[in-house]
Amino acid sequence: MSAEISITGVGKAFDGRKVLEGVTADIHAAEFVSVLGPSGCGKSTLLRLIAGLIPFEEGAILVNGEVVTAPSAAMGFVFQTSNLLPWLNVRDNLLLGINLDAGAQRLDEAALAELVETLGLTGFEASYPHQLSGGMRHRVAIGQALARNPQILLMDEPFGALDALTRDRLNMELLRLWQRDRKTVVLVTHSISEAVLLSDRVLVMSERPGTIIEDVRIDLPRPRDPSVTREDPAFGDYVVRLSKLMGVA
Ligand SMILES: Nc1ncnc2c1ncn2[C@@H]1O[C@H](COP(=O)(O)OP(=O)(O)OP(=O)(O)O)[C@@H](O)[C@H]1O
Repeated sequence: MSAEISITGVGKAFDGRKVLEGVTADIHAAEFVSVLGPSGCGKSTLLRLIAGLIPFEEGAILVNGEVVTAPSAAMGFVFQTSNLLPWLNVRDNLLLGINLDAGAQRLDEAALAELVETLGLTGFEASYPHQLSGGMRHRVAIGQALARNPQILLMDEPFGALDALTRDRLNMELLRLWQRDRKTVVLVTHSISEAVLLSDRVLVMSERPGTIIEDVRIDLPRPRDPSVTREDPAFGDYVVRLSKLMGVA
């Protein structure tokens, strides 16, 4: 099977300082892959390179066989902090990306209502960001990326700033969405248990300059439910193994 995202020997430096070195990985269609690594090892940089938001100097990144040179509609990006516009309501924030891109496919009312329902935001279409909880704002941000129906979803610590309970709920929603639509997901996270819970594979990176030191396949049954999966002894084994690789156990 050919890789949907193919990363070969990628290096990146900022101001002469190497951030990434020799990063190589293949990510296949419909896979859920998480990236774990110490702070500052270049995880966000790697995601931005895949997204075509910044150029790479060494190696190559191909998406669907094409070298990445600029952002494309095939990829949706969810950032660390939700980037909602405060003066737009939920509905208009969800449609923002589509409205800004003349070439984007429009979303009809039925599809928009379905998206709002999927995100658990029914009844809040006319609310403004300051009227929403943190978790709801994150759901709108994920919805912004989903509205364009990208084949690939790149997520940079989307739940980092949330409390454990909200994070759990959003993880469940993300799992449900992924199980339904089978998009390719690349998720940068600091949470080892989140990575194990959600992923098919976890890529572990070294200290800066970051490179992939381990590619761990997570063979836990799906569909996964956080409360059930966390009770599986194999889940604990993966968490211990990854913690050791990360030097935190
Ligand atoms: N645009 C930029 N210009 C200069 N340096 C940058 C830029 N973007 C990132 N860096 C540097 O590259 C390194 C890696 O940053 P990056 O955000 O990719 O790491 P990270 O692994 O995602 O970190 P964290 O886990 O703390 O979010 C850091 O030292 C950062 O200061």
